Amino acid sequence: AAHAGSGAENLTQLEFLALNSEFNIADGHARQPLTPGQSKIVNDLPLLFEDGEKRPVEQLEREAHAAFFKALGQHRYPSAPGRVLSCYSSSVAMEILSRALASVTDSVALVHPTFDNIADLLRGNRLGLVPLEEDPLHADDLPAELLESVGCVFVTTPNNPTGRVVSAERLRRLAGQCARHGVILALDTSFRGFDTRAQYDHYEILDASDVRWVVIEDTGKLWPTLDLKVGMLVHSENLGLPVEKIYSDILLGVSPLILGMVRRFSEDAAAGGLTELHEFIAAQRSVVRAGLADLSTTGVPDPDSRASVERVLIRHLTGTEVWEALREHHVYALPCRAFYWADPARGDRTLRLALARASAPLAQCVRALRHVLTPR
Ligand SMILES: N=C(N)NC[C@@H](O)CC(=O)C(=O)O
Repeated sequence: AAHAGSGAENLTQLEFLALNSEFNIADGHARQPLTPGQSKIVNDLPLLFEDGEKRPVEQLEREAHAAFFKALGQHRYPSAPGRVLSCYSSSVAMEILSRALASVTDSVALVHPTFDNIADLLRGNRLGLVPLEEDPLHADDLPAELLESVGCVFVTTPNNPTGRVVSAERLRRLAGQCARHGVILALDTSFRGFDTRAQYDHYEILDASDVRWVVIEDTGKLWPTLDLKVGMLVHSENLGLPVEKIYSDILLGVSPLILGMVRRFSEDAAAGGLTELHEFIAAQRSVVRAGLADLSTTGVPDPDSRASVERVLIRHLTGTEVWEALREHHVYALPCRAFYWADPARGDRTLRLALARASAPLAQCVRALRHVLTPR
């Protein structure tokens, strides 16, 4: 079990326990206050609803995709019909991909660590997993024998919870290597909105190689829209997997109202909102780091991360012990055992804090964490 104390079997069940607490810094969903520009969009929801009633959904979908990819620098995304499948969430997109992969292969190389539901969705489709450690992944070409043994390489970039980003040059080489070995390259880019280093045009690079590729995009982590979001399954023309058939087994399409919201939030992001968000997250990150800096019992495992989550290294207690102690203060962070889906013990000494939260509750959580970490 991911976490003996609560009976939770995975990270999401731990996040569920936090959902109704004033001090929920467990899940990576966006729960920060709306900016003035975003509040205006929320005030316009009746108009967006009317738009959704009147206009063809394919127009709203095309506009939402165009605005989203433009805001994130993905100018060469495939805009032809059927190439970007809009889903209720990125996990729905992940389930579709997993089912499709299971029809052509029995094993996937998956970045390690990463959010455990990715591993669980792949395993739930009877796929065997080979852990792909971050250092070798980011350093150089992968071993040929690894690529000969799997049907897909799956990389979360920026990674969750470490924030590590695959660079343009590294993506170019990885796509070329996967193409040469006939291996599908899949990326989960759900956190890309937070890190400009993940906003080079991935689609330009993927299309320049003849690799078979899939990218899973997500609007759900970026904007505080009460989990009204779109996950996208984007795929290469030559993918050769039944993703559209499986998509149709699961859904007909997403709400035109949400597509209109995604367009408006994307336009706001492109008009300065994304820079504002980066500054906000950086400020929240510095509150966490400054609040713990003088404690010799803590450390910063991911100094270079810009994702909306921050890992804290704890030297004298396990993440589980800290999680339980914080719970006494009604504060819910996320112990990192289950991110290490192939070797949970490696997650024993870290705890993940969500940064996309209002400032006052986050500062209160840091105070509670200090209290728990300061030996009496
Ligand atoms: N389908 C699932 N399990 N959703 C939870 C996921 O969105 C949370 C997450 O990714 C994070 O907290 O980093």
